[in-house]
Amino acid sequence: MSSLAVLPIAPPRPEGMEPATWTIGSACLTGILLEVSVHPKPGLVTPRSMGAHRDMDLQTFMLTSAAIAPCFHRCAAIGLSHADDPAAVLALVRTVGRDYDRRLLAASNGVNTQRGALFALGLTAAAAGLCHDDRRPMCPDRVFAATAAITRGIVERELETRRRDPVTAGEILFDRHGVTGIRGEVEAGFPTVAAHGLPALRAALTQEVELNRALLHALIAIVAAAEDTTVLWRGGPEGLAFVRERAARICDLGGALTGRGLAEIHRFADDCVARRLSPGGGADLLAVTVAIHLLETGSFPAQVTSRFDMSASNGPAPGENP
Ligand SMILES: CC(C)(COP(=O)(O)OP(=O)(O)OC[C@H]1O[C@@H](n2cnc3c(N)ncnc32)[C@H](O[C@H]2O[C@H](COP(=O)(O)OP(=O)(O)OP(=O)(O)O)[C@@H](O)[C@H]2O)[C@@H]1O)[C@@H](O)C(=O)NCCC(=O)NCCS
Ligand SMILES: Nc1ncnc2[nH]cnc12
Repeated sequence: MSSLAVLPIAPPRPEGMEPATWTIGSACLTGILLEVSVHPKPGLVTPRSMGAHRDMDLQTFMLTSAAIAPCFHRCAAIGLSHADDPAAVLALVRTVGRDYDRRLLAASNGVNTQRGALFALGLTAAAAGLCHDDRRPMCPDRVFAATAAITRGIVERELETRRRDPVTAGEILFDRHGVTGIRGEVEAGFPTVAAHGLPALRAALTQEVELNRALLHALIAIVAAAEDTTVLWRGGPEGLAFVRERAARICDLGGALTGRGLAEIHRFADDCVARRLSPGGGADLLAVTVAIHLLETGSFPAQVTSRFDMSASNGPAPGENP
C-alpha cells in the first residue's frame, strides 16, 4: 500500500536535532493541526465554525499552534535523555510547558485555545521519547505505560491533597464531583485514547473513508467515553451526560462512517452550540490519538489523505459563521 510521507507539512529536520526528537515532536504538532482542521465537530472550533465559542476561531488556533510548536520537540528531547528516570521527567516537562503556556496566551491575547492539548501532548512527546528504541517501531502500549510512569501519583498530589482548598477548574471539579479529568487520563496511561480513539481511527482507516471523516469518527468515540472537565465546567453533570449520551447514540448509528450517523453529528453540533457546550478535552484526546497513530505507523494511507470529504462541504454547516 502506498502512503504519503508522514510529515508533508514539516520542513526538513533542523541541523543537530536527533531524528527521534524531530519525528516525535512533529507527530504531536500534526495532532493539534489535524484536530482543529476537522469539520463538523460538536461545539468545537472548525475551519467553518466557531462552534460554541465567541472568542476563538481557526486563525486563533493557527496562531497558538505556531507559538507552541517547538514545545513538543523539547519535551521529546527530555524524554529521550531520561530513559532510566521517568520520575524526573514531569518536573522538567512542566517547566518547559509553563513557558509555552505563556507563549500560547500571548499569541491569542489571553484566549485558552490549547492549554489542555499542550499538557496532554507535551506528556505524550516525553513518554514517546522515554520509551523510544531505534530497533523497534513505536508501540502505543509502551507510550501509554511511559505516560503513566511519568505522571504516577499526580491525582493524589494535585487533586486529593488540594481538596480543601481547590483553585483551578480541575481542582474544583474534583472537589465537587470526584472527576479526575486530564490528570486521571494521563496517570492511567490515556485509557480513552487506547480503548476508544485509536480503535475508532483504525476502523475508519480500514474502510478508507476520507481523513476528515476518519478523524471525526474517532472524535465521536472519544467524546462518548471521556470525563471531559471542559464540558462539566460549563454544563454541569447534565451537560456532560448530554454530550456523552448523544455521542454514544451516534456511535450506535455507526458514527461518522454511516449516513445516519453523519446526519446526527450535524444535529449534535447544532445542539452543542445552542447549549454552549464544547468538548475541548475530547478534542485534545483526538490530537493525542493522531500523534500515537503517526508514531506507530508513520503515515496515513494515500487512499485516505487524497480524498475530499463531501460530507463536510455539502449544504449548510452546523454553527457555520454567516
Ligand atoms: C494540569 C493543567 C494542564 C491543568 O490544570 P487544571 O486544574 O486547570 O485542569 P482542568 O481544568 O481539569 O483541565 C485542563 C484542560 O485539560 C483539557 N481536558 C479536560 N478534560 C480532559 C480529559 N478528560 N482528557 C484530556 N483533556 C482534558 C481541557 O483543555 C481543553 O479545553 C480548553 C478550553 O476550554 P474552554 O472552556 O473552551 O475555555 P476556558 O477559557 O478554559 O473557559 P471559558 O471562559 O471559555 O468558559 C483548552 O485548553 C483545551 O485544550 C481542560 O481545559 C495545568 O495545571 C498545568 O499543569 N499546566 C502547566 C503546563 C504543563 O505542565 N505542561 C506540561 C507539558 S507541556
Ligand atoms: N477545536 C477546538 N475547539 C475548541 N476548543 C478546543 N480545544 C482543543 N481543540 C479545540
